[in-house]
Amino acid sequence: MMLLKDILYGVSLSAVSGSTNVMVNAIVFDSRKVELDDVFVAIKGTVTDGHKYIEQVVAAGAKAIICEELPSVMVNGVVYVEVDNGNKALAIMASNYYGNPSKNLKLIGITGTNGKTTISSLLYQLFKKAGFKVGLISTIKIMVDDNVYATSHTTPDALTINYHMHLMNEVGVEYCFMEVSSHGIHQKRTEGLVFAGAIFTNLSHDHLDYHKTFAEYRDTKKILFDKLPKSAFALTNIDDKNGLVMLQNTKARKFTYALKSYADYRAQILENQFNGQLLKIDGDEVWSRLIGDFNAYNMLAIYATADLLGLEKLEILRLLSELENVDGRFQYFISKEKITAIVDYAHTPDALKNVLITINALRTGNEKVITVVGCGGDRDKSKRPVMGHIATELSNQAIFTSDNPRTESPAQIIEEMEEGVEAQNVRKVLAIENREQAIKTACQLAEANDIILIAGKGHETYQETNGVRVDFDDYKKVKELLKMLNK
Ligand SMILES: CC(=O)N[C@H]1[C@@H](OP(=O)(O)OP(=O)(O)OC[C@H]2O[C@@H](n3ccc(=O)[nH]c3=O)[C@H](O)[C@@H]2O)O[C@H](CO)[C@@H](O)[C@@H]1O[C@H](C)C(=O)N[C@@H](C)C(=O)N[C@H](CCC(=O)O)C(=O)O
Ligand SMILES: Nc1ncnc2c1ncn2[C@@H]1O[C@H](COP(=O)(O)OP(=O)(O)OP(=O)(O)O)[C@@H](O)[C@H]1O
Ligand SMILES: N[C@H](CCC[C@H](N)C(=O)O)C(=O)O
Ligand SMILES: [Mg+2]
Repeated sequence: MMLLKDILYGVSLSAVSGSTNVMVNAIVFDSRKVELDDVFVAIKGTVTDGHKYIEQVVAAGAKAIICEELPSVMVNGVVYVEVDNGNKALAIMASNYYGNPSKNLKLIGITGTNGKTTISSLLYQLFKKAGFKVGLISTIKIMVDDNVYATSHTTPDALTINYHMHLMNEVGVEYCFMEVSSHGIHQKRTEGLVFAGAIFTNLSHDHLDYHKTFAEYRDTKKILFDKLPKSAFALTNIDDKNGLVMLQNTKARKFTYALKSYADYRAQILENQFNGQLLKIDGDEVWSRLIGDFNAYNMLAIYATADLLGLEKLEILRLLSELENVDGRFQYFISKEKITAIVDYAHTPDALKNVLITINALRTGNEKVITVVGCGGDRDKSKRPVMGHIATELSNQAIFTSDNPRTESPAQIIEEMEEGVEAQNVRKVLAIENREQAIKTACQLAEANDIILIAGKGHETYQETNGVRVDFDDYKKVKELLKMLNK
């Protein structure tokens, strides 16, 4: 139980009916979860509007209602509070409720289209190896030092974020690395958090269904930097054409990293192999187990962050070389017949292109590259033909399949991918809706030394169709199938 007025500290209130000097139980933003004495926050969403459920939550025992418009009928004994923005109010309330836990952490936010999970997970690994207590909020999982928590979002809702940060405070976590998605910023899930630093990775095509224009998508990411305090650092990739945009209006200390441009932190790729690459970072050589130009950027961003957080340079370099690949990011094995099977979370055109360029650069003979790929349903449709084009242009054989069709028709999604395939590449395409069959076909077509790339789902362990998730794990599946085929 907590006083409502304390929970509302810092929220701008435009009208209040009743006294906020009352004890309330939990903060809830889903009417279906309201219990006696809770405070319900009504949010205007993309599907429905929380305001529609106000009467229902009052009947369920809610003590207070936070809304953008006071209802015409107000029940005696219930407190009604009007705020400008429900999402923003929820985030500030969640922070107050859990004792503003981000203030007690050195919180680093990572944003950009690709690389957030890789960088945040590897920073978690690196700081753990350096002996600190560390937190992680990522697409794959939430870590409160050594304790693992499941997550459903890259950047969860504000209550989930602040609850886990509170747990981090309880066990004395010092650093927290957190992915900040554009949806998260737009829905103000991160409002009120105190960041000690922010990292921008890159910006390319994704989520144009939600953000409508590329400029809006970019400007949403920029908000993370605009809101940083003066004492924080803002670290950006200036080889990306939107890198400097992120720094335009920030009050934070500005730092840049790049492979191609002049920057505060620079790296060079000296050697690239399948099992790792040799990098020169800030003048010193370091071995990275993660390969590809994109991972050179990730390693450099990690190095720069650790340096800005005060770790000793030689120690950072030593720890960098110990970092292990993140689940579902270029996760590979080599079969009995020397077929290389790679599972990668490339689900954007840029990521797919980078991974295929990396694979092609490492080919030593005339081995085939067979790519199994699909595009998510109920997500940005405009990336489908582009990914279809890239997969066929950069592989010898492409198998278009399903990747979480959600409420859409898998056949229709595949057709939209096919629209991007150039005439001379049409012969390279096979369309196999069933993902297991698609992977099986790739395994059947593969001969010794060939490379199979299974893109799009990475660490995911399910396939989602019409709201139902069925167990499915690309990595386990391809391993099992190659073994079954005795390859
Ligand atoms: C499009 C989107 O981001 N939607 C998020 C949003 O839901 P919404 O706006 O659709 O909510 P809504 O269903 O319209 O409901 C509005 C309000 O009414 C409430 N409600 C609803 C029904 C009811 O009976 N009673 C009730 O009170 C809801 O709890 C909500 O507060 O707010 C919800 C609560 O925080 C999120 O769970 C939900 O994420 C959905 C499931 C989702 O798939 N989001 C993805 C796209 C996402 O956020 N992805 C990014 C990563 C993207 C990347 O990788 O770059 C992420 O950070 O995970
Ligand atoms: N720095 C990078 N630049 C471009 N592509 C990258 C980079 N890092 C990783 N990738 C590619 O993008 C894929 C997704 O990487 P990662 O999971 O780190 O990104 P993310 O930003 O967390 O994605 P999401 O938005 O889904 O959370 C990887 O599997 C790889 O193919
Ligand atoms: N965070 C991304 C993940 C996409 C992964 C892909 N497998 C899909 O389901 O589209 C999203 O929600 O858009
Ligand atoms: Mg991620």
